[in-house]
Formats: sequence, C-alpha cells, structure tokens
Amino acid sequence: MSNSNYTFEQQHLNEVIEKIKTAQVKTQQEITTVKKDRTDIESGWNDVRIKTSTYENMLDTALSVRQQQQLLMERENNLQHATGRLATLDKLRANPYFARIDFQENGEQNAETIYIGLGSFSDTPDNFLIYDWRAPISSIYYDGGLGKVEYNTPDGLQTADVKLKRQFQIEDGVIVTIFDTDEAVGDQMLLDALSGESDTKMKSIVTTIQKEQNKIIRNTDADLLFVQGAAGSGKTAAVLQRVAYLLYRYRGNLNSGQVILFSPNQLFNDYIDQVLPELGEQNMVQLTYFQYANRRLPKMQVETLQERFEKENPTLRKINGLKGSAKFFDIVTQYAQTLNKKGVHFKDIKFQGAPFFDQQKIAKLYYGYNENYKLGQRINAVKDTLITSLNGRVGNTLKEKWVEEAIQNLTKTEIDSLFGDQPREFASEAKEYNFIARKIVMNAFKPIAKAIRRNRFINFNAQFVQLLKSVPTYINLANWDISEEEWQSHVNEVVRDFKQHRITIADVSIYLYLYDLITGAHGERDIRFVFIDEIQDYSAFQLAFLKFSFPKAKFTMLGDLNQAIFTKENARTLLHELNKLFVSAKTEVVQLTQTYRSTQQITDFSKAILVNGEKITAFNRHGALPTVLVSANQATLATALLNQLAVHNAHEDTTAIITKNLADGQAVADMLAAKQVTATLIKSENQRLASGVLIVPSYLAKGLEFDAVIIWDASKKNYPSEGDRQLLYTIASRAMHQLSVLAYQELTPLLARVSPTLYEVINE
Ligand SMILES: Nc1ncnc2c1ncn2[C@@H]1O[C@H](COP(=O)(O)OP(=O)(O)OP(=O)(O)O)[C@@H](O)[C@H]1O
Repeated sequence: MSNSNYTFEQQHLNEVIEKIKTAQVKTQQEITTVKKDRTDIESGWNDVRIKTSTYENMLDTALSVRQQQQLLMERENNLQHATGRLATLDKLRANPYFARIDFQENGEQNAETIYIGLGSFSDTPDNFLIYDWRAPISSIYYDGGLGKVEYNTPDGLQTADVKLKRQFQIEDGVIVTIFDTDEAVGDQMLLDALSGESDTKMKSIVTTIQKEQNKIIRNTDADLLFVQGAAGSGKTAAVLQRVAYLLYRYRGNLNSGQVILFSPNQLFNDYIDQVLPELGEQNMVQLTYFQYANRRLPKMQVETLQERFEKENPTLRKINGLKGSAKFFDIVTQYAQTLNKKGVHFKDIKFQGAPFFDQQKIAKLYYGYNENYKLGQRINAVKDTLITSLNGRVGNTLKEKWVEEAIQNLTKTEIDSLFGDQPREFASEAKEYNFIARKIVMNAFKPIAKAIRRNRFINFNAQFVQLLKSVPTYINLANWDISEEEWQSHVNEVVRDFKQHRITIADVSIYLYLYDLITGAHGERDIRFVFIDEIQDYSAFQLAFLKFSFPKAKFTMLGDLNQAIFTKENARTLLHELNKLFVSAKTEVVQLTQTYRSTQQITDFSKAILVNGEKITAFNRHGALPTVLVSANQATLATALLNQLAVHNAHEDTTAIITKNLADGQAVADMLAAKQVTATLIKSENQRLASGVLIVPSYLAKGLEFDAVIIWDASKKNYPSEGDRQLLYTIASRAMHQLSVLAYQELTPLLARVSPTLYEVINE
C-alpha cells in the first residue's frame, strides 16, 4: 500500500473521528435536555388537579392526565433513541469502519465511495460518512470481487461496477493495516481473524463474512432456511449475524423478544451471548429445548442431557426413533381427533378431600356439547360452566359448619384484612356474618377456580399413557422393528417414571403436543423468527411441534448431519421429513462446506473419521499434525497429558480435555488436582466456561471451540462401534490449532481408518 494512500486514509479517518466526537457531544447534550424535560413533566403531575364533581370535570382531568402521559412517552422515546445513538457513536469512535468500496451504479457518471462499519453515521441527513454493514449497498463488500456485482434492495435487484475494495484494521483511531483486494473478503484478513486465540466468548465475524454466509444472513424470503454446514463452517457465527441483520432490516417492526434461538445447551448460550451486544443489538431469547419443555412442565423432571446420553440402548433407540418420527406426530394428531367423540380422561376436582366437581359429571358436560365443537371449544365451554357453577355454590356454602368454625377462629388482624376498605356498617348481624362468610368461602374456593382455569379436571398423564397404549392400533410396530412386548414394557416404564414425576425428552414433546391439542392452544403467534442450532439432534417430531408452537414464525435451521450424536442415522431422514412440514417453494437449503475453525491438518484428520460424510473443505491455514499416543500404562498417559498441558499453558492456550462421559471427566479432574494442575471440570451445562484448562464430557462440547483439544482415552473400550463415529468427529472438530489423542491399551477402531500420514504417532 503506497504511503500516499495511507496518508489519505488516515486523514480521512481523523476527519470522521472528529465528526463522531462532535456528534457524541451533541447527543450527550440532547440526552441531558430530555432527562431534564422528563423530570419537569414528572413534577408537573403534582399540578394535575383531580376533579370529579361533574362529568365535565372528570373529562378535563382525564384529558390532562392523558396529555401528561403523551408528553412523557415522547420524552421516553427520544431518550431511548438518543441513548441508542450514543452507544453506536461510542463504538464507532474507536473503530469507525473496516472497509471502503468505490463503485459506479448503473447509468451514473461518477464513482461513489462508501465506508462500511458497525453502524451508520451521517453528519447531515443525507451525507453518510459510514454505512451500516447491513445496509443493502454494503452487501457488495461481502458478495464479490471487483467488476459487476448485483445486490438486493427493498426496490429490487441493483447492479454496480466495483472499482476498489479496501479493507482496514483500525486500532484506537489509527490505521494499522490497509489491504486492497479483488476478492470478496481478502484471504489475508480472514487468515488473521482465524489465527487468533479462542475465547470463552464467541466474537462477531462482521468484517470477514463470506459470500455463502452472507446469503444466509440476508435471506428474507424463505419460510424455512436450512443450512447444512460442516463443523466449524460458521453456521453459528452466520446465524448470529443474521439475527442482527433481521433486527436492522425490520427495525421498528421487530424486536429481539420476537426472535428465539434454540441452542444445544446452556454452556453454548453462555458462549455466544456477547456477539449481538458487540454488534450493537440486544440478545434474542435463547433457550435449549429442554428449558422450553421444562418451563411448561414445572412439576415434572425432564430428562437431562447427561441422562439421555448415558441411558442409550438399542431398544430405546428404536422406540425413540418411532416417537421422534413425523409419523408419530400424525398419530397424536389423529388420536386427538378421536377425543372429540370419546376417550378423554377426566379427574374429580376436589375440595377438602372430597370430590367437588365429579369426573362423571364433567365428562357428561364435556361430551354434551354438539359434535361440531372442537376440542379447544369443548374445554373452554366446560371451564366457563364450572366457574359459573362454582360461583353459584358460594351462597349455599355459607351456612356450612366449617365456615362457621373458620369465622370463630378468626383473629382480629384476619378480620381486619377480610374487611379491607369496606365500611363496617351492616343493617344486621346476619348481614355482617354473611359478608365475612362469603369472603371466607371465596378464599377457600380460590384453589378450585385455579384448578378449573388450569384444566386440572383432565387427567393428562392418564391421557398420555392411553395414547401410547393405542399406538399399535395406528401402526404396525413390526415395521419399526419393535415387538408388542417391547412396546408394552416401555409403556410400563413410562408409567413408573410418571409416578416419580419424571419424563424423557422424547415424551415431553408428545405430551405437550397432546396437551395443546386438547386445550386448543394456538401457539405463540408473536414470535417472528425461530432459529434452531444443531438441528441434527432434533427429531422430526420436535421440529413439527416447534412449527406448531410458533405458527407465525420463519424458521432457520442449522446443522451438520455428520455430528448427529443423539439421533444418529435418523438425522439423515430429517431433511426429507422437513419437506413435508414446509412448502417446498418457500424452503431454501444452503450448504457450507468450507470450514474455518481448524487448521488444515486438524480438518483433514477429523474428516477422515467419517464414512460417507457430508462434504468438507479445509481452510488453508496450517499447523502441527494431530498426535496419537496409545499406551497400556496409565501413568504414561497421565504424564503425556501433563506434558501436553504444560506446552499449551506456556502458550496461554485454552485446552479442553474431552472425555467420553462425566465419570471419566471426574477421574481426570481428580488426577490433575493430585498433581496440583488447575483445571475446571464442566459437570453440567449450567456452568460457565473458563479460560485455561477445561475438562468437558463429550455431550457438552457441542458448538464450542478451543485452541487445543486433548481427546482423553479414545480407546476401543470407550468408542467401540459405529454408533460413536459422529461423536468422535464432533469432539475432534472442536480444536482450532492443536489436537492430541490419548488412548488406553487399544485405540478405537474408528481411528484405524484414518491414514497414518494424517497424524504423528507418539511413542511411549
Ligand atoms: N467469515 C468468518 N470470518 C471469521 N471467522 C469465521 C468466519 N466464519 C466462521 N468463523 C469462525 O470459525 C469458527 C467456527 O464457526 P462456528 O462456531 O460458527 O461454526 P459452526 O458451523 O457453528 O460449527 P459447529 O457445527 O462445529 O458447531 C468460529 O471461531 C468463527 O468465529
């Protein structure tokens, strides 16, 4: 880069920064003025005279209250805007932009120059000194090299002739490097970004978004955007940028509360929660499927990731395969339809231990409505009738003995609180008695009203079991390789679990879907975008249920079929099943094959673990070969581990020792503690990531990345069969710069197919 270019750009940068500073001062002043205004209006409340003597007076009062409220709201809005603007200016001041493009639009005489940064900035209304990276025109920075490019605008497709693409690295107002490039985003800049160290928090990729990723980020047409991407291909990174993009694109009409991201575990939520704030946006709602289900069934204990992982067996896999299928979703839908005629299991609503509303009577009521009633209408009509009947029974209950006793036992404070603000003037003692008795009865009836409102007159547990029992009438179990006995004994197990208030993650979706059908729930219609990461671990049933639960949302699903550690082979049919759920014209599939996380050596090694895997292309960044040490001596492995950690620690790298399960993790943690090596054992997804050495059970490593990964005990015993292949791939692909494999006695056969040229054998 010539000196004159550098001087020009630094000078331009200085000018922009000066203008940002001026804007900061101005905005700060605005904020101070609005705050003062707000205080003045608030103290103005005292001047609003409440006059209620005539109708006109009341109207007057209401009008002035309304006026005050409007003034306040206006100030509140101004304040919010100004605060948002100041936050953007603060960000821009340190690092105003990262790219410049010169281009000529169709039919224009002169080339235009724009600078692109995290937010837009103009010194006068039409003079944009910085364009937001999400503005339509900024797309050309990410999409192509020099020459003719197309970009989407709200008015349709535009073309431009790009003359110059310049990238900047700016630190504290000083240009550190300038690259001119004729590619989309220069490789050098990407390489610099990828060579850095890992962090306990994911960072935004705004300066180096790749063309394919940009497509995902800016897609607004698809109802279902399905991204199949290799491990480390930036699915998560791109999708977070996409959230920021959508919030910008639909600003004013979309807020972060209308966007939900389902993530694989809580640890991952913690890992990504800085990206949107870094981009100047608020985080969307982040949930795991477990949390979503658990929130709706607070009295049940939903199976945890660890339980799910450690409980696996072949029969259960077949049964869960069936329960997770789209077919099963149809079965539940059909079963619920039969309930319109008969079959709902009712429960008494009890009061003081005895039936208050008897289940037979409720059943009669429920099935007494005409046959055009839908399930939701039936239940609502029953609820209305029961509430009316409850209110009607208050009067008859006043004279009951327990009420009399309750009144006699009242303390003075209790009596006072029952009266509340009510003047204690009654025409007779009987009237006063009735007043208190009514209060007591109504209080005592509150739990009944609550039980009615919460549909407690339906026995959902029994209903669910009944559904499971009737499954063989809908399908031939043999087609799913399940025998009648296996199914029956599974149903018994579910019943046993229910008695202990436990439910598996496979059942929870079925349970909730059945519940929603019976109660006529219409889903959360306010949610506009749903993102599901690590889609391969969801069953078709869960996805169908999520679609049902968020009927107005557009879906973005990201996953890697190579990493299906829970659903295994079922993941392959997922895409096919999804086709049935979404209109295919509104479905788009994007494939990301280029991986960015790992060095070429680590990617080549990891990908060799797979058989018939999805396509993966390594990024041209080089590092050491992965190492493999097999030993029949535990002490040798322990020493190798300690040596490896010492090397990583000297480089201040974050190292994850990934063990198959928690028990192994605990054993490694104890061993390290005995050697005075500091390490954090991640026992559950509710923990926080820390820098330094981490010990992570395999099923919690999803979506995360570390400078170095040590696979602890990749032995035949731990990873004996085909079923572990995708898990092993997932673990290996967490490493960015260094991967080491340690195995006790005999290496897993899954690594046996990896060519010896792809790793270095460490001899004992
Ligand atoms: N365009 C990019 N510029 C810079 N870094 C990138 C880019 N794309 C991806 N990365 C980096 O590559 C790494 C992997 O990205 P990410 O975690 O999003 O991948 P993923 O596809 O979700 O992986 P996995 O399926 O393994 O969880 C991250 O460190 C991310 O910041």
